[in-house]
Order: sequence, then structure tokens, then C-alpha cells
Amino acid sequence: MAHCQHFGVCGGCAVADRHAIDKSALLEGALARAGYLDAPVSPLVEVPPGTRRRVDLAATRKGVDISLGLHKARGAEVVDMRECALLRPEIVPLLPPLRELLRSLLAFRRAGSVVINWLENGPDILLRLDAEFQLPDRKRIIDFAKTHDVPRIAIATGNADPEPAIILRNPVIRFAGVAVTPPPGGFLQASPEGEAAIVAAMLAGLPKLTAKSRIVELFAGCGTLTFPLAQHARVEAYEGDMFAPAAAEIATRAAGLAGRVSIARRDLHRRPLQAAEMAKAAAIVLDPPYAGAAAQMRFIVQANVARVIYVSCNPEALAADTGALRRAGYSVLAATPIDQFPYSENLESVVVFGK
Ligand SMILES: C[S@@+](CC[C@H](N)C(=O)[O-])C[C@H]1O[C@@H](n2cnc3c(N)ncnc32)[C@H](O)[C@@H]1O
Repeated sequence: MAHCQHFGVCGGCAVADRHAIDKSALLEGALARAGYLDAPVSPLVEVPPGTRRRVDLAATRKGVDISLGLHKARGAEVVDMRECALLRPEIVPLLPPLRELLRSLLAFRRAGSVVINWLENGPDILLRLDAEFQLPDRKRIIDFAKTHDVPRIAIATGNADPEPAIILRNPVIRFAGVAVTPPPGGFLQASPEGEAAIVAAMLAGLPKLTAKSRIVELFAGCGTLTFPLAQHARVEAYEGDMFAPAAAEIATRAAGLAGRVSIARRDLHRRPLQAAEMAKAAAIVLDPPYAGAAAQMRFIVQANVARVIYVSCNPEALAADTGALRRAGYSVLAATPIDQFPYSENLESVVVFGK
């Protein structure tokens, strides 16, 4: 029996047995391709199913039929999600009323998406649809939020920036005790358990620090790693998203950390941080998007900082990016594979480089 009725059709899961993919071998292979043949790879950290708090669902309308779910493994069609072994259990029961809401919206013609981030005080929802939201739409969305106790529903048409349609209360997530209100649909690690494993491996990889130590963090999102790092050193963080740095900045001030954490918006592909800007840091932590950090790596190598911690969600990008570290004389001090995406070929990992 497969773990889900949609298995084999839905693109969310590639295998029926999570252990069918050797994730430690994926990390070993990536590091070998970067030239690290005997890297010390730790045992796999398994993240339990039923813990995923973030999902980006596709929605389609064909006549009166609304489909809301993930795309098929092969093909663009949407598999109408009735169950999911990976999502936290509160999310799937929200889908039938969400389908009804979508059916009623004039802003939904043919295709859209629904991002759900399940935060500390409930689901934070972003509806991205293909027509303008009308007054009746807004009223229905407000009713939905009240009926289902949804802290915030934001809306966007096409590629426009999201705007909140209703905020019942500020949606909140805490990183190392610091309360952050992420932007609508903002990036979060997929599960609290995966996040905790990433943070633990990252903190274990820090060098000895003093009160004056400074850590440079690249691709910081809205502070998932920033605030845990700030418990150990001053952190200078950079992030390219339009809204996430402001969310982290507001949280920084509210937590009284303004002297310890700075977060700036910067497109690190177009305007990578230069070597001189990272020099004298005690460590560089980077957590790039799936495509990796190609433009940034040359300057990290030039900065010649003794410790580089690379958090990766894509072994291919990890392999491509870190060959330059090996050629510059860095060794792998620790490598932790984290199965944050069970039943899929994706792998999260934290690799600590030192010289
Ligand atoms: C894997 S996420 C990590 C975010 C954060 N470290 C966390 O754990 O939540 C990658 C981040 O890189 C950001 N990003 C993508 N392209 C970027 C670019 N060109 N410059 C800077 N940041 C970028 C994304 O917005 C996202 O926040």
C-alpha cells in the first residue's frame, strides 16, 4: 500500500518508500563531484511526515470544477489533493472550503496558486489569481478568514506584489525566540523539524567566537538562520527578496537586537557581496536558492574567511559551487544530510568548510 492515494500521479512524491532514495549517497556524490572524495558525512537526519508547514498549491478552474493541489509528476495538470502524508494535518481539511472560496471568486478565471504557510498562530494564506479582485471577492475573503480563523489572507493578480485583504491578527513565526511576521507567501523552511536540524548543524559548525565576532549571512530570507546566529555573534545579513528584509528588520528592532543584527536587501546574483565586505568575518553562512550561488562563490573564495557554512537544498548546485572552495584549500569539517523532503529526490544539507 502506498503512503497516499495520489502516489504515482501527483508530482509531490517520487517513491513509495522514503528509504528507496539513499540521501546520504546524494550528499557524498555531490561532495565527490566538488573534489571531496572522503568527506565526513554524518548519518541522515530524518524529518517525520505530517510536519510540512509550507505548501504552494496550484489551482485550476474548468467550468464548475476546481482543482487544488500539486501538479502531476508528468504533465501540467493539477492533481486535486484529497490527502497528503507530508503536510501537517490541519492543512488538508482547509482545502475543501478553499475550493469553495475559489469557485466563488471573480478574480479566479482559469489558473492561480494558493500558498499556505502554517505559522505559530494559524495559516497565513496568499491567493495569487489571474484577474482583478472585485469588491464581492474581498467580502468573501474576509468572511472566509473569519469563519476559518485565518490570521491573514493576502491577494495578488498575476505577478503583482501581494496586498493583505484581511489581517485578523499579525501572523507570527519565531526564530530563536524572535517573533517575525513574514511577508505573504514568504519563504520558510518546509518544516520546523527540518529547520531545527539545519540550525543545529549550522551552529555546531561555527568557529570559536568572541563578543566582537561578526558573521556574514547570505540569502537570509526573513531571518530563519539570522536570529539563531545572533545568539552567538553579530550578524550582517543580505537577502534579495523585496519584502523579507523589512520583515526581519522590524523583528530585529522589536527584539532589541538592532546593534547586533543588520539585514540589507541586495540581489546577490547581480551584485554579489565583494571579498572586502566579507573579510575579517569569523564565518560566512550562505543558504542560496535552488539554482545555487554561482555569482557569489568567487568573492567568497577571495574573502579567505576561515569558516564557510553552506546550507543547500540542491546537491547539484552544492557540487557546482563548492569545487572552488576545494581548489582554494578548504576542507570539509562536517556534512549533514537532512531528509526535509521525504519521498522526493530533493535533499537539504549543511556543509561546514574550514581552512
Ligand atoms: C533557500 S532560501 C533561504 C532563506 C533563509 N536562509 C531561510 O532559511 O529561511 C533562499 C533565499 O535566497 C533568496 N534569494 C533568491 N535569489 C536571490 C538573489 N538573487 N539575491 C539575494 N537573495 C536571493 C530568496 O528570496 C530566499 O529567501
